[in-house]
Amino acid sequence: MSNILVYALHHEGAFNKNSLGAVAEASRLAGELGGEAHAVVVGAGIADDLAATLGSYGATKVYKADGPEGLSGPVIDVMGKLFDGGDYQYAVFGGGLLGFEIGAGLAARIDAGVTMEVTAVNVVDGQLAAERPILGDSSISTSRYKGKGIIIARLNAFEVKETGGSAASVEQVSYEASTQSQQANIVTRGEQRGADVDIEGASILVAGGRGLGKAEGFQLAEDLAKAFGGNAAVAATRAVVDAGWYPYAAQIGQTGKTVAPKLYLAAGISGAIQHKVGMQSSENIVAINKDANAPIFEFSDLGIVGDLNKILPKLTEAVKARKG
Ligand SMILES: Cc1cc2nc3c(=O)[nH]c(=O)nc-3n(C[C@H](O)[C@H](O)[C@H](O)COP(=O)(O)OP(=O)(O)OC[C@H]3O[C@@H](n4cnc5c(N)ncnc54)[C@H](O)[C@@H]3O)c2cc1C
Repeated sequence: MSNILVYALHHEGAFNKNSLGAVAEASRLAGELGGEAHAVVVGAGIADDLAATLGSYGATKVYKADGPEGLSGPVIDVMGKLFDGGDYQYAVFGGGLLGFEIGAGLAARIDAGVTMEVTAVNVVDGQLAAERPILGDSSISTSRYKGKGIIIARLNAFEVKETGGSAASVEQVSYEASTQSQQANIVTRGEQRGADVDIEGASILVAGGRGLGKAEGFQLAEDLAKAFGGNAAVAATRAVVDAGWYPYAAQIGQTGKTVAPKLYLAAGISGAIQHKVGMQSSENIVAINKDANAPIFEFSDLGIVGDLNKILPKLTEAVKARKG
């Protein structure tokens, strides 16, 4: 019962980074519990070689099941069946919407406790204890489980760590699709603008908020990032991604990504606590805001009070001139 089951999302020959973090964390925790981490992969025609690479992140066994990729129902069916076998007490997910859906569905299926938005997990008295920030990240709540426990991380909360483990053994698993899991189909998979940009790896981020006024306003941020060159990228607040001005992949904050670039330039961002938690570790924070009382100035290294529509183009020109 000290083994942990972990879900790994896969798309076009690669595992999702968030899932690799979950596999590494499950492996660390299972090791402390005296067990092993076993991964579950559901998709169409997944190669055994690819599944076995999860061994590098600490999974000793990978259960492979055929099914539509990206839907929660089939994964719940597979993981539910594995739990019924009695070898598992815990399941770990890397976060993201699919992780939340599967984790919640699986909790209902196997009658387990569930904790979402987890940022750290510890082994206490031979049991897992999951920590989750609450009250706008000002406090931590710790969950322990009377029986089975499902732990769903905050997006990218678990570090992707290669353990140097050997290839995992791969086992094909069959399952009976439940009625509810046959209700949904993936019709198309959308690509988001900027989804391929490595926000977490960027050394300069030009972040835009509602102060950019509209989706087209992001052109100002993109122009500046382009002028910086290198691996500079554009990031965004939740307010603007919710408004459809920029892709979710670029969202920084409590429900988005956590970043720590050399320079974080915040344009038209008020500095809400939920945004701050995702970028406060940046080496240098520069904020442009027309409101001198905006909270972002309280944690900026340099604050510029003024209209970003005038300042950003000038800054872009200055960076271009400096770079020659
Ligand atoms: C549970 C929960 C989770 C959340 N998670 C996140 C998260 O992950 N990330 C996140 O970002 N938010 C998150 N939020 C939302 C957060 O509380 C704020 O609403 C959001 O960050 C505000 O975004 P903003 O700064 O773009 O907009 P606003 O707060 O509206 O700020 C816009 C700023 O632009 C300035 N401005 C306007 N025009 C100009 C101009 N011409 N020139 C210069 N400045 C100008 C204004 O003075 C203002 O300060 C979350 C909220 C909740 C409740």
